[in-house]
Amino acid sequence: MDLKSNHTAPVLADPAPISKSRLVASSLLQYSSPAPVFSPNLLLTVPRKKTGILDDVRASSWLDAMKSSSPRHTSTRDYNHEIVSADTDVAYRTWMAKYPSALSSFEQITNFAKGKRIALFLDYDGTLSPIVDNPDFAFMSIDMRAAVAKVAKYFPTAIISGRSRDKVYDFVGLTDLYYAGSHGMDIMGPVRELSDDSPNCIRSTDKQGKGVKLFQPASEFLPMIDEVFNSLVNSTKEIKGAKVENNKFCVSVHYRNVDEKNWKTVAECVHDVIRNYPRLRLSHGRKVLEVRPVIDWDKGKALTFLLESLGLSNHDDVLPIYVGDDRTDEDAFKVLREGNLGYGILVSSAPKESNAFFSLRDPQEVMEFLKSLVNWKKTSVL
Ligand SMILES: O=P(O)(O)OC[C@H]1O[C@H](O[C@H]2O[C@H](CO)[C@@H](O)[C@H](O)[C@H]2O)[C@H](O)[C@@H](O)[C@@H]1O
Repeated sequence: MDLKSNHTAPVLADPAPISKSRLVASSLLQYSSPAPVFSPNLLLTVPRKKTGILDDVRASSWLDAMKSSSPRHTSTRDYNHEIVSADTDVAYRTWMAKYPSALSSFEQITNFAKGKRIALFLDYDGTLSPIVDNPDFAFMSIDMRAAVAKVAKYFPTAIISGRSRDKVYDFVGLTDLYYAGSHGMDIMGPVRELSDDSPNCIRSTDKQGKGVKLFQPASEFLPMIDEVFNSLVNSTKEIKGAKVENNKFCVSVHYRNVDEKNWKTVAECVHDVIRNYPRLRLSHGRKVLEVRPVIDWDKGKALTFLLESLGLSNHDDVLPIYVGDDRTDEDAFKVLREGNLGYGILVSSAPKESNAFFSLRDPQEVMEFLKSLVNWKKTSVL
């Protein structure tokens, strides 16, 4: 099947701000520094021992990445709002020629889905819930919960989040879904399909007492992650606004509420802790530094694993759709694009390079998309 449509060139997995020359009026999208390309592999190749200049270089490259991934939103205080929004709108619309709205392309998507079984994979933060200052309050709306519950009645649906599995389950609160936490390093799947011989795969029960299989490829890292979580809590405690979140197999260090002049201190604190752990690495999210095990596992691998577990892999009549907003979702978009398997949908209100095929502006549009899928399924004669 050919899903490539008008998307020809492979794109960067790292959604650093889009090249300014490619967008109309892009100079009005303010970033705090020229966009350095963050190399997620850097920490895999550079020795961790404190080496003076090398350490400084690494910490400052983190800071550059923190700044480049945090566009400054223009506001009426800074600019004439009407002019800014008109120009950013032009930039967004230009970008959408490459990543068309999944809502306006809905017919194209459903035409392609005719006679196929759609499987849905949904990120949580920024996709099902709006980004908010306090990660503990990232609740999804009642309407969104209802939309997800409905969609899960018609299509196999999984949530794949950077949060711990328990936490994302508490937020979503729906039983008829599959959940993968810690960026896919903690998967709870159906018992019948997971093969018993897979290492790191154990039988367990879910909150309703139903038999499930748990796949935790980073289980040996648990004590290390706990130790690092405690060290990070301790080392960042004096930084106003910094927050450290234990996501079970990874740790998030949030700097959304830290004054930008102190971001460097955050980067240094994290750097000083993880330089002692060569088996951990750092990745960047939305105003968050994420510390995770160096294992060959990500949301893309989790997506493949879940498709296999659900008996949906290697079938021409399956159309996986993955909706996400963050860098870590790019691994899943890439799996779908490169394997010519299905559609990635990037949730973004600002232009950024992606491996996705389509876009949605925000969680509100995600909800509309989910509702449209349900209506289509209900009314279509297949
Ligand atoms: O894979 P996700 O479900 O998207 O999780 C990624 C991270 O999401 C959360 O942080 C982000 O959302 C917060 C709430 O809106 C926001 O305050 C924060 O700035 C964002 O980075 C979560 O708290 C992290 O642990 C996840 O890794």
